[in-house]
Amino acid sequence: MNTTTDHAPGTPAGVVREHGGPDIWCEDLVRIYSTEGVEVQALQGLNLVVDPGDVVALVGASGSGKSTLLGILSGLDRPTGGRARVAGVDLLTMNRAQRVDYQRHVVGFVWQQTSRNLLPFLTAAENVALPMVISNRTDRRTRVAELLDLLDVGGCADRRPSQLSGGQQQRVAIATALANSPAVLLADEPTGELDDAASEQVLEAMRTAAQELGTTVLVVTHDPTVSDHVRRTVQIRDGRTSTEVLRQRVVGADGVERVVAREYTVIDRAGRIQLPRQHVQDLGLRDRVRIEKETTHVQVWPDDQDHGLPPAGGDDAASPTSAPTTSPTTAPASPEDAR
Ligand SMILES: Nc1ncnc2c1ncn2[C@@H]1O[C@H](COP(=O)(O)OP(=O)(O)OP(=O)(O)O)[C@@H](O)[C@H]1O
Repeated sequence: MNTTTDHAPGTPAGVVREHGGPDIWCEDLVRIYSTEGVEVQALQGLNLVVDPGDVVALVGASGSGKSTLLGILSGLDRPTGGRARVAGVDLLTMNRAQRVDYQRHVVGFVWQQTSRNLLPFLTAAENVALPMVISNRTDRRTRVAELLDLLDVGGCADRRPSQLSGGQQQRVAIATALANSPAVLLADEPTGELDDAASEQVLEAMRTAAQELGTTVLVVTHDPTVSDHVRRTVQIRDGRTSTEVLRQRVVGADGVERVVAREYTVIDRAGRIQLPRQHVQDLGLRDRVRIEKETTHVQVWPDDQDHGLPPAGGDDAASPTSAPTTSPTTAPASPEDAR
């Protein structure tokens, strides 16, 4: 077992990890809701891996399963099938006492509704201190001040939530969620009730938490500006992770630093990928496609059987009127390569 302490000098103590793997690890996660005899499969074999200290945005259409996933990762809900670990903790085998401990120490949570995150009759400082009172932490006073300063709400310590703006409330809520040094911070639409400027500050506060404390952040959001604040955006479609955008800062030959974003399609353990809906529509792909393996990538071709074309593989295999669908070069040549 590895133990790593991730924190920058002069900042509040970071998280302590006693595991060597990713902070979030989900494999073939399934969640089926049954209400009045009707089954809804909210998660349909979802796979997700997030490394320690990463900041990841989870996006997707309404009903795609984002909140269901956060509910499971926060320990509020149990999956129907599959496997999930957070900071080394197996979410499927936790007993009641372990679940309480998990919610207190391993994960922190921020909800969309500002009023749901903080107790209205306590000041900002008292709200941040409360989780530490419950867990008998002795360095409360210093840690409250450090966290509020880190999230740029140090001047609000003695104010109650009703005396704070929405953005300030959410930053105090982040400080409260971080009080017991959780390895992972989960947030469900934390900027949903905020204007652009306040949203910007809240997303930046989460990035600061990751940078300065080593906290891993997973944030569900519809906020279009989120891409400026996260390295990785994961899209959920129909209860599965479908695509990802990774951003990297690179310095060009002209010496200017730029952010380069690249979109990837997620491949699961069985080698399945979901083609982008737009490609499927544009090229009229349906029922079946033909896959050809090249040295470094695979190609996906429309089914040409109905068009009187020569058999697959020949030089003339492509229909002159149909553009070839080339799968992203990130798709490995075989499922084996994906493992
Ligand atoms: N408690 C529940 N009982 C029955 N069905 C549910 C329950 N919670 C969620 N669902 C269903 O599961 C699916 C996924 O819902 P979920 O709330 O996870 O989606 P979401 O991506 O978070 O959506 P939104 O962006 O609108 O919040 C939806 O079809 C939803 O109706």
